[in-house]
Amino acid sequence: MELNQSALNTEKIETEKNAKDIWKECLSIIKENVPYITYNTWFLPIKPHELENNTLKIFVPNNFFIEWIEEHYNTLINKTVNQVLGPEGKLVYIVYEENDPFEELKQPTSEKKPESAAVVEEKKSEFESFLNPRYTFENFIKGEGNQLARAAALAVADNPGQTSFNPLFIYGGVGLGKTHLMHAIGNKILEKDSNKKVIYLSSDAFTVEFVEAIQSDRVNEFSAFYKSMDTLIIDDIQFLVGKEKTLDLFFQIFNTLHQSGKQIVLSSDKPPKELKGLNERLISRFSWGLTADIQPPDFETRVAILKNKSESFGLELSNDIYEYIAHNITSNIRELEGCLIKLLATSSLNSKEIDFNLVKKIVKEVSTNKQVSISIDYITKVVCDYFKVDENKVREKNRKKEIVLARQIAMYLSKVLTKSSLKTIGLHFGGRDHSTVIHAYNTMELLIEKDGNVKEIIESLKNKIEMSAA
Ligand SMILES: Nc1ncnc2c1ncn2[C@@H]1O[C@H](COP(=O)(O)OP(=O)(O)OP(=O)(O)O)[C@@H](O)[C@H]1O
Repeated sequence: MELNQSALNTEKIETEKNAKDIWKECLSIIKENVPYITYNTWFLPIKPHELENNTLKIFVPNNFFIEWIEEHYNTLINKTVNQVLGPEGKLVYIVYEENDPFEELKQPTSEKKPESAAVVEEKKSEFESFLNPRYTFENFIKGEGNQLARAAALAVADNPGQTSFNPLFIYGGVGLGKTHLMHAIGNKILEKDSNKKVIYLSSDAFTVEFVEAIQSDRVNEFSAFYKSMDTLIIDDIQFLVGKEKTLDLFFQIFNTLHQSGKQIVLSSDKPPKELKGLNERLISRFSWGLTADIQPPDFETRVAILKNKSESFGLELSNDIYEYIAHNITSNIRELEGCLIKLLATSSLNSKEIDFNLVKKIVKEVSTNKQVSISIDYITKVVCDYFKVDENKVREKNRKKEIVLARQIAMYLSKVLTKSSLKTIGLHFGGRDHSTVIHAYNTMELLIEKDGNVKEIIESLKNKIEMSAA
């Protein structure tokens, strides 16, 4: 008797397992054939129950589901079941309410049945968040330019919907990390609670789906789907400007989510007030929470980002190279990353060492600031740093030996490395006249010829300065 019972149990587990696999196969076919929202709304909530001969029994949340699916997707469902189970294949719907497959999840942990882990696992993997796991807080480098946005993003990720940063509105220029931060928020929320409904999408994707929903008369479904989110993350909201219908619906979704304490995260290339064409009620709502900007990273942050990205690519470069790239690519982190990828690709494709010439060539190709010119101020800074003298002193009438030397070298290099006239150079050094500049130039030429040490110093300063120009 006992043996028979255990055989029965094993058989039951087998049919459940089969049912799961079969339904998974069906879902992958259905997913290919229906719009994303339809799939999420009507098919994902279905749970497989068991497989009996060629009959697959599935749980649906209520009768309305059965009616709706049969009315709209009867042919697809039948075709799919026949494809997976053969021509004899059949589908039987069972309504949840009578036989809740998540029953065990509602019980205290100690009473959970062993299958519950599998159910949780399944639930977790079902919902598509469109989050890129590559973008996390751990690999987002903190810098002065992103300090506030990063701190707010972390607070939101730790406590979605429960801080005053709702909505969190992040704005800033191209390639400065807005998208990265938004994904990091979503990833962290899910890391803490995988059952949360978090969705990331661009405003373009939102518009396209909305238009599709209008065309297929599914606007209510579309709206209900987004209103059911725990965290809604929409990137590049500026592209909604001028799309009145989409904005109206977005406004409703925003209100519902906000009123029910759900988190909203938005990004744009400008602050809400500058989104011309957006109506006042939306602008004011966007400003309800926190508006945080991201500024271009400073030199040190650029170097840190380069090092971090290199590490993730398994690439190790010298500090000089990192600094050279960071000097020349200043306003866009995507370009910094692009430069490393290109270096890696070129060196591995051509089996070439990553040397300074290759770096220079690639920086030139990648950088949008192709014409980085060397300024007299920059030359002065490099020379003064080298001699450890105050920059202001070389501009004053100071006749101390080391100041005079630094001034003359800076004037000489300004003449050699820039197209500035003698008069302009003189003006940069406390309004000295052109004959002083000529004198400095001639003196240095003589010294370079006579003294190997001076020649070496000048060469190294020249290299350093040239490194700042691609
Ligand atoms: N602080 C940072 N630390 C590490 N990587 C960063 C940082 N900021 C940006 N990045 C990287 O730079 C690239 C571009 O960033 P992202 O796509 O987030 O920019 P964006 O501001 O959304 O740009 P766009 O306005 O063009 O959409 C990404 O690969 C991202 O990982």
